[in-house]
Amino acid sequence: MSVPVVDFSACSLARSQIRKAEPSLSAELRAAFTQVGFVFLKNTGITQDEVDRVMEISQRFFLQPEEVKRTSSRGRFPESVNHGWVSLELERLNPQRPGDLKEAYNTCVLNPIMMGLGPNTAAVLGSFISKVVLLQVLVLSTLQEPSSAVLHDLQDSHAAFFLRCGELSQRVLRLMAHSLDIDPDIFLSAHQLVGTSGNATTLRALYYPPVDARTSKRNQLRCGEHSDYGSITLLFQASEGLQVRSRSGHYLNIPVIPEAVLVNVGDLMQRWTNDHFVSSLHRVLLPPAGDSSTRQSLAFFLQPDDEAIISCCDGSNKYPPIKSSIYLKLRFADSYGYN
Ligand SMILES: O=C(O)CCC(=O)C(=O)O
Ligand SMILES: [Fe+2]
Repeated sequence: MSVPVVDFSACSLARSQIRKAEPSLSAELRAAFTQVGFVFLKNTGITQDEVDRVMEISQRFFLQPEEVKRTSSRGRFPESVNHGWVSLELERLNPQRPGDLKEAYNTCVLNPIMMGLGPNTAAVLGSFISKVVLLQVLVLSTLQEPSSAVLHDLQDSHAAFFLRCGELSQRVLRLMAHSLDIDPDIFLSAHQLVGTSGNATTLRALYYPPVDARTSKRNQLRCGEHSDYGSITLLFQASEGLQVRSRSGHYLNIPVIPEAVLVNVGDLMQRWTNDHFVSSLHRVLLPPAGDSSTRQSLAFFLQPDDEAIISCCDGSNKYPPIKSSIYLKLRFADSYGYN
């Protein structure tokens, strides 16, 4: 078993007009999401150049001294407690293991104007993409004043990339609904506030520093076994290291395919689809002893609006309805060790 590679050209962001239904693409997504939970999409319209630029500025941020990064720690931004820098070993995505050997920078809320836009924010979000200059001003005014030029550049590039990922995920969500032969807007209509304080969608830059095997803790990993919490995740990797658990229980090494976006199903989406789409466990192991390489990735965690009630889309009652924000809080409590 491997992660399927699917050509997304028919719905690429390079096309402003797309057909409502793309039966073969829907069928391929359905097969991937029901069997593996992961798919590589190529020709999405998000270019390698775009990804490389965000990786590069993120790396500049992570290579700063710890005391500089600490000024923009997660929890210090009143608009979203999840926004900001996450230090080494703070999170443990597998609560049975020691803290993950990774750092992260989360971007959650984009700007105050969008917050006031109401129910059509998702549509407006797309129209913002060309307005990067406006966005730069807004990002700076919303969040804490950046303490350095690096943080300023990071926030700008994250905001622009967040919008691109938001647009791509809308197209994927519509196809996912189509593939299940249900109301094509069922998922989309629960994602209208992406980029605002009413929605926890997060773009996260991840940095895995060199590992000294002699000082790492027993059973410690770069990123412990977990499944993602929300609707879908878009993942961009700079190098290999990710493993995904297959149905048979074996971990598959995931390659890096330039220009391709790795998309996976999150736990809320599995619940929403009554286990039709599967949210698979994945992890990042430590590098082999003596290998001092670093690793970087960018993950866009798409989350339903905070107030959205997620109930099985086939009308069954296998899982009781749950509010998206409550579900997310429970999961954060696990990975930050509040339980
Ligand atoms: O770094 C990676 O490739 C995976 C990270 C991940 O799975 C996560 O943060 O949820
Ligand atoms: Fe993950």
